[in-house]
Amino acid sequence: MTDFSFDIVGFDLDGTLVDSSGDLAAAVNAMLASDGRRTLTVPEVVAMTGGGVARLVRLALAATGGATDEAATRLQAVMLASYEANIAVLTRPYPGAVAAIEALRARGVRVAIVTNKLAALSEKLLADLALRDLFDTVIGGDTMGPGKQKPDPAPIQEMVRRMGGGRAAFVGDTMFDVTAAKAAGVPVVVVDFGRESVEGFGADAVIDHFDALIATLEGLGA
Ligand SMILES: O=C(O)COP(=O)(O)O
Ligand SMILES: [Mg+2]
Repeated sequence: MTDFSFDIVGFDLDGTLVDSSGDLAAAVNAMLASDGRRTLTVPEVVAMTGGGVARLVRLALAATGGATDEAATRLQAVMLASYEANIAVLTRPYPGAVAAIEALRARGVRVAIVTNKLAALSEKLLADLALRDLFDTVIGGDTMGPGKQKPDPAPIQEMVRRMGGGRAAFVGDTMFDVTAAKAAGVPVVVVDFGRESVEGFGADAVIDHFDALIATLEGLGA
């Protein structure tokens, strides 16, 4: 037990801990260009992100001429190769994110990443940004097996199991995060960094800057 309101705090990665929108959009657009398709804007790609790479590729193809199974399989490989080669060019942590996580760790809180990004790419991104040591564990979209990514509660339940149990909270940015956390019985804070309205998500709290995270979690655990 910590003297903080939670023993375990999990974070989503894309759109929550880091702004990865520029590098994701570049990889999606490299994929689309390779197939002779029009490219997408960064906000268009952001709106397609959060449900894993297969969904992102399908939505990007559907928006640019159509998504057959054959094209999705072939072009997902192109997207992933491009993304892996340029995963940390533009991607940076959101303001205050590192300080907030260090403050949690200083209180003895165990801190995890639960993302729908593939585990190997998540590990690479965190290592390239020198953030990996902030986290006790990293659970990716392929860690729990097919179909067992957020909004399924399995990866959040796995986080609690790996951390040895305790009072857990989750911090995310999309409905996938809120649905998964609620199904796992874990209070959820949503970050609203001005990209879309999150009021309808049904989160326990909304913050617009990481400076508010500690006090918000204290309020939820009180
Ligand atoms: O891969 C995605 O779609 C987004 O990943 P996230 O779960 O870290 O937001
Ligand atoms: Mg996200």
